[in-house]
Amino acid sequence: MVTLYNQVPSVSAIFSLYTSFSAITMLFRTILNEIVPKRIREYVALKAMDFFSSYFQSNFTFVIEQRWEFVENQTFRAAEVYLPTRLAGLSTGKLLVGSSNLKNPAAEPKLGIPVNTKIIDEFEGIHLEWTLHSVETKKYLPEKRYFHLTCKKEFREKIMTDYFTYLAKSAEKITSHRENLKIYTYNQDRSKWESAIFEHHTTFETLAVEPQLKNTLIEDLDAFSKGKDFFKSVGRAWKRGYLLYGPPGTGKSSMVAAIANHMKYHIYDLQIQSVRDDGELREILTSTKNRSILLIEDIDCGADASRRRQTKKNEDDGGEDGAEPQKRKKKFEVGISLSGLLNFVDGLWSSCGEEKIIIFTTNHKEKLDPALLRPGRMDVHILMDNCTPFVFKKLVAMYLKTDDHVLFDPIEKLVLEVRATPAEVTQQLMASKVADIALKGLLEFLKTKKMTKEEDTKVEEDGEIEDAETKEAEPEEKT
Ligand SMILES: Nc1ncnc2c1ncn2[C@@H]1O[C@H](COP(=O)(O)OP(=O)(O)OP(=O)(O)O)[C@@H](O)[C@H]1O
Ligand SMILES: [Mg+2]
Repeated sequence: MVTLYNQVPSVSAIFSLYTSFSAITMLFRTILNEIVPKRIREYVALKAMDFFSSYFQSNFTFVIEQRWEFVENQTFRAAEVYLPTRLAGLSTGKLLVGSSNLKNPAAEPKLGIPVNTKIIDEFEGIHLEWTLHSVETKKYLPEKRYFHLTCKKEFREKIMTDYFTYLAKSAEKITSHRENLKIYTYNQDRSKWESAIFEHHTTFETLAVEPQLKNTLIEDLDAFSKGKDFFKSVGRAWKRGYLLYGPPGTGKSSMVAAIANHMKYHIYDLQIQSVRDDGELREILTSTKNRSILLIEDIDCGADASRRRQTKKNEDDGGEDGAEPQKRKKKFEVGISLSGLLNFVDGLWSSCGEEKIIIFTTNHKEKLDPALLRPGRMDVHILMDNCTPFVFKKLVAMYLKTDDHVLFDPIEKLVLEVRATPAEVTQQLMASKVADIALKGLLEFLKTKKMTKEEDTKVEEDGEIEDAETKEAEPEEKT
């Protein structure tokens, strides 16, 4: 038989055990401090801390400071722009509101990011928490601000690659939407683009075009703006080229304004005829910003210039006119070459920058060099044509706020017969706000146009008959 006694240690025994343990620990620490250098001890301590904190914590925190390598940290800037759009996800019930617009105090105030307040965001199902921190620095120095972005540890890579790209992109979009749209023209003397605020109010709503054309174009533009990955995957530069062609006054320039307003892109309006040479063209084009439209109006005139240049070059090379070498050089330097232009449209240096739209307009597509029209060069060719019945009705609805009138039928017939342009129609509709007066005026205008056309045709026909008669008579005179 075994008897068990529950022995409780005495207080003095516990105390002596503690004393010996403390003595051993101190001895061990002293030996460790003697043997292991301070730096290595600190390193091991840090690693151990890291290991334990990452072992027990499931979250990962990115620290985004305001400055990076002595300049403003663009990721911080992007967060500052983007996060106010996520303030609905605030975990507390406060918002920072303010305005610094001295010129227009009535302008809508902006939302700011409150310090030490969690802002919740979600990216592809991943929960994210942002917090802005601020620490006071030395006197006279601005406070130090930084963001903490916390996510579950397993999403660290995804956030690093995809979310930060998304953040930068979103901020860029927000900024460009907030900014006034600008139109740039190139100042050759100062060799730089100069901007003015672009306030053309034409949108796809106010542009009278056939619905099918409008919808297809909007779809195309939207697909383009979302198409970064697609363009990359097929190995193409993220660019889109449009050729707008048609008679004067059919809305080509208005269409460019509608595209700019839809995309919120700035416009770079280039007078190609005045560009001195290919080198200058290259310089001009590489200095345009992303998310912009490069507009070259009346490209047929540019093509003429380039043909003239080519002719001059041939003359100079062949020495037909016997020009002196210096003069020859000067002539050679005038204008850009067709190959320079084509290089820009789809050559290697066209691929610098991204999300750029190129628009050419012309009244004479047939005059363009076939090389410019080759498939793939300009992605979309759009005919802006004379008024159709739909376009006429749309213009009347916009200008006179009416969708029915007894004069609609005769006007529609005449519009088609005389091939009136939308510009001609709008000019007449602007004459009065009263539908009866404006439409009568338009009808009269169309009738006059018809008569003038008939007279012109008659004169032309008479001229042709006369020419034919003269030709018939000429051989008789000679013989
Ligand atoms: N499709 C349209 N919808 C609404 N307005 C139009 C349309 N087409 C022309 N207009 C009106 O006619 C004016 C002239 O049009 P716009 O300058 O766009 O023509 P264009 O085709 O560029 O002419 P050009 O070939 O001479 O440059 C515009 O300011 C606008 O008021
Ligand atoms: Mg125009």
